[in-house]
Amino acid sequence: MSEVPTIKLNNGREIPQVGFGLWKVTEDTANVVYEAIKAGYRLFDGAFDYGNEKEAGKGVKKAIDEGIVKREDLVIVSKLWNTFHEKERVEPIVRQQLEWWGIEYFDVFYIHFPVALQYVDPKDSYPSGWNTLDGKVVESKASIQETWQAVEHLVDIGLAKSIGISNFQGSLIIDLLRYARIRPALLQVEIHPYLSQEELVTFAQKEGIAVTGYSSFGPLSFVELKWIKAIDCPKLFEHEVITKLASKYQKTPAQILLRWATSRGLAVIPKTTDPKRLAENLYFNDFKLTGEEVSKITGLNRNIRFNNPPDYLGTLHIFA
Ligand SMILES: NC(=O)C1=CN([C@@H]2O[C@H](COP(=O)(O)OP(=O)(O)OC[C@H]3O[C@@H](n4cnc5c(N)ncnc54)[C@H](OP(=O)(O)O)[C@@H]3O)[C@@H](O)[C@H]2O)C=CC1
Ligand SMILES: O=C1CO[C@H](CO)[C@@H](O)[C@@H]1O
Repeated sequence: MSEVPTIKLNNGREIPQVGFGLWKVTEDTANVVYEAIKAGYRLFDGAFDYGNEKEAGKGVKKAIDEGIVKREDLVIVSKLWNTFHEKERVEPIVRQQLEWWGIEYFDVFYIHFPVALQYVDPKDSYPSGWNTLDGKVVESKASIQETWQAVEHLVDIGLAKSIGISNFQGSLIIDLLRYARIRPALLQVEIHPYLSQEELVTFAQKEGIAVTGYSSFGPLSFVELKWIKAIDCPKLFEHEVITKLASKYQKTPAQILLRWATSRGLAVIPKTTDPKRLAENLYFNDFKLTGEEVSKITGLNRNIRFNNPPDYLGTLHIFA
């Protein structure tokens, strides 16, 4: 099996270029994480909103107790949910999330969305999700500057090694860079051939911000959740451009999609609860797509964003 490559962050730290995504892992999470570690995964992409941090932590503990890995071998990633953007909310919820995981620090901690929602006590409503109060989205007044400064403080007090932003677009990042005392190490956004994000990726990489692409397989997650209206585009796994390359390189369509992303210098965090797919989604960097093939896949771009909260909330036009 080939090695999993790493990406160097702007603070000198390194993270694996391929990790495991924890969204929608709802059953048997401890075992899923434990098996993923045994399969070779070292980076886990979690979030308050995924509702499974405590269970994921049990899987990590089991692997550490059995001597399979040490804490320092792992890169545990989590995110600040929208209801904790006010500065006084950040540290307490991070301490709570760390306790769920059973760890002392996060390797990476992101602001999950540039959207501040009214606080909801996690004891009353866990996980709070998007519909914070009686099914309604209620915004809070915390600015991104206020939240970023509170997230920077997590680095100062040792609760996060690296900090990042997720679902932020260009102008918001430009603004954040004006006041950031600690520059974001990572940007996590939706990226697949139907949303290739060329300008955003080029901009972030030029600014020394590493980019992680999520939902590498396109609409799959959102179709699965029935969260999107039918969009007239073929499934990426069945797209001719992808299937032809899969035959050429004797890889699966999933591996072609992931390799396209890593060829662009992106990190990826595919999710699977199918044990047979664990290795498939981790060990795929042992072949090279030509520059022409990368461009051909990039050329499938249609600017279709599947994870677009206004589509399923009917409000909050945050990405427009
Ligand atoms: N920052 C943010 O706002 C967001 C972050 N994320 C992060 O990114 C991660 C990945 O994104 P996600 O949207 O989950 O989607 P992915 O693109 O990883 O797709 C997951 C879907 O693909 C299926 N799948 C996985 N591997 C294969 C394979 N080799 N062949 C065929 N089907 C496969 C899975 O099914 P099965 O499990 O049955 O294999 C599941 O239906 C999330 O888990 C989360 O950590 C995601 C969305 C938003
Ligand atoms: O990361 C995530 C995947 O997308 C979902 C829909 O916006 C979010 O709720 C979730 O937190």
